[in-house]
Amino acid sequence: MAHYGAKKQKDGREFRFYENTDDLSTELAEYIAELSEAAVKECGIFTLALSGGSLISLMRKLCGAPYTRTVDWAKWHIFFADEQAVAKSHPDSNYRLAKEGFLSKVPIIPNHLHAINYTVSAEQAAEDYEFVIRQLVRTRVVCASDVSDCPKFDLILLGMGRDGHVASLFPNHPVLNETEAWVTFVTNSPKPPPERITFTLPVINSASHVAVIVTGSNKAETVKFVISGIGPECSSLPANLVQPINGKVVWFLDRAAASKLHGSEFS
Ligand SMILES: O=C1O[C@H](COP(=O)(O)O)[C@@H](O)[C@H](O)[C@H]1O
Repeated sequence: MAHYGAKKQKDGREFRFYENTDDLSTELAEYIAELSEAAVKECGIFTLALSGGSLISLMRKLCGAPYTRTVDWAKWHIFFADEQAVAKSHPDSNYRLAKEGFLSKVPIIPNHLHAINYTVSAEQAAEDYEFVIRQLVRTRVVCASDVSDCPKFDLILLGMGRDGHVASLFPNHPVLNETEAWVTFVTNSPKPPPERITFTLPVINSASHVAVIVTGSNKAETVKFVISGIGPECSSLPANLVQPINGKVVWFLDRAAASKLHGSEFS
């Protein structure tokens, strides 16, 4: 184990601490590969939803040995937990980021790559993406949750913004209260670009596994709020609302992101 510590809270959240992003990347690759192997063994398919941002470069170790050879890539189905309403070639596109940093380096079957349609409005794109996922649940490519009316992805990978946002769910935004839709949209994101498409909290919290990957000292304060539960409006921070109903959540933190923790934050 490359981590220098791990803690579990009473609410089931597990936190793993890494000396640096290199160690974190190594363990993240192993974590994803293990979940993929277990899902393929159990169901013949591995469904993975990606976010954008720093996460993609932290997945780099998955593109090298031994995983290029040991992972059953043909069984993977890739989804996006959020996307910006921009062209696929735009620098802000999560698809572009994922394609350049990960998807172009591993042999995912092209029609297993379920991208969000960027050629329509954010509202239409959210509706279309939900339709795609509903079809895949109907055809049993994606499992259905047994505890909610939601899909059950094998793994959803999230980053966390400095403001505590995950996917494109921002603090105090009304979409945090969405209970019906699986995929929704925002047109006023506080972080550019303003128009985005995002999984809703019920979908995130219906996954079998969720990993939240956070690095860098600029997020240390927010990490402290999230873990301690103490701080301004911290219980309503989107990152704090990631609490899978029947799944497991693991936080991967490098030393810089964990630098404001003292240990007493863990209940
Ligand atoms: O806006 C977004 O930000 C989060 C966090 O990005 P990071 O670069 O600070 O790790 C990202 O997970 C999300 O997909 C993206 O839309």
